[in-house]
Amino acid sequence: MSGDRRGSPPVTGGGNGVVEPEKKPAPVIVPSQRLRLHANKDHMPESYEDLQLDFCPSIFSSLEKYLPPNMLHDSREEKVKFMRDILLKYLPHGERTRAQKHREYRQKIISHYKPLKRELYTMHPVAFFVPSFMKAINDNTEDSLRSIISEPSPGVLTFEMLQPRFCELLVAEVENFEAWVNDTKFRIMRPNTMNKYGAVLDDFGLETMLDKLMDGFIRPISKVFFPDVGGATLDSHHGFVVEYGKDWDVDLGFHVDDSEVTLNVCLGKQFSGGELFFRGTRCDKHVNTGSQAEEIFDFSHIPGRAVLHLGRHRHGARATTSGHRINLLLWCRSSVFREMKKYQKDFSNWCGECSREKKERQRTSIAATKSELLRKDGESVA
Ligand SMILES: O=C(O)CCC(=O)C(=O)O
Ligand SMILES: [Fe+2]
Repeated sequence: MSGDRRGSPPVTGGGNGVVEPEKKPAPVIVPSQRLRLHANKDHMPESYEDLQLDFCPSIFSSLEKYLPPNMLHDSREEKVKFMRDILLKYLPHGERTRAQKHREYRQKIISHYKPLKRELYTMHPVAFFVPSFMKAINDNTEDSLRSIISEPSPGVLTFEMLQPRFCELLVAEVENFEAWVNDTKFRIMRPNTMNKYGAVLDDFGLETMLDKLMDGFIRPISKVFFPDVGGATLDSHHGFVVEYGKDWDVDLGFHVDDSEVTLNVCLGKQFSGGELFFRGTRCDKHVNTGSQAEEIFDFSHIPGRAVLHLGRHRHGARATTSGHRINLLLWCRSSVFREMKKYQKDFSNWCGECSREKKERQRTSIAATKSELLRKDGESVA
């Protein structure tokens, strides 16, 4: 089992401000400007969505209301610099270094790599998605979503999503990126430790587009179908493609994703094999327990068709026996859910094994009560 964090965006917020002790005492810098204790309620924050930032853009919009009044109308760059310095203080030292290194890595790629299909880098819903998907999202009701989604096994949702043209463009972009990597001998980070091939889309400029995909299209579905695992509060993502075939990775072992909700869409090309196999949803404690017959399910990929499942839904991919399979993955995360999870022990509303244990406890307790009543009955008759 592996729950990869590699390539994930830095942990945002929630830190206690404790920094590892340094050898020499650092000079005490008294900031000349401080955040306000109360929000500037009338201030309309700017959008930071189009900037390459190392924290989620919505955090900057939220924090902006707390800026010192004389900074509220400064340039976005000034405000980002001020807020970023504050946010960085809340990251543990190791995490801060990692985040900084990753930012430099991305910057290096973005300043040298020339995109091939520029239309992919901004969200164009009508060009990207099939009409049935667009309609269900625009209607924005539970019924409209249910009308396009099927659930062949509990917790595995599938629906038609991507236009064939979008799939072709994304495959072409990924191939162009990989050709650049080969030509320049640039050492890239793979999507996670399970893959030798594939590429992180967020690392070469597609982060903003994928954020919009999560915010506008995946969160509304997850809110309805996965409310117990932070489906309504997805706020960061890890977006990548995986590649399978004779000359790429062949299969993918049994694992859980480092996500609350995973979107997996096949982009093509021609292939056989590569089915996803599912084995039930489990919390950390029960991740290695056995599966029940009703949890066993295989899904065959079809280009353009999405699969949406919990990151904790145990799964793997069978060997792609011929051809070349490329899939788009979006691991969507909820910082709120992750924080709340720390204070919980019982996950019976989504972990198959917690749920089985709870039912077993209830059954034992009912049986004990019954036998106690029977015993009392027997005593009173005697
Ligand atoms: O190959 C697939 O379709 C599954 C990929 C996957 O599960 C992952 O990358 O987390
Ligand atoms: Fe996975």
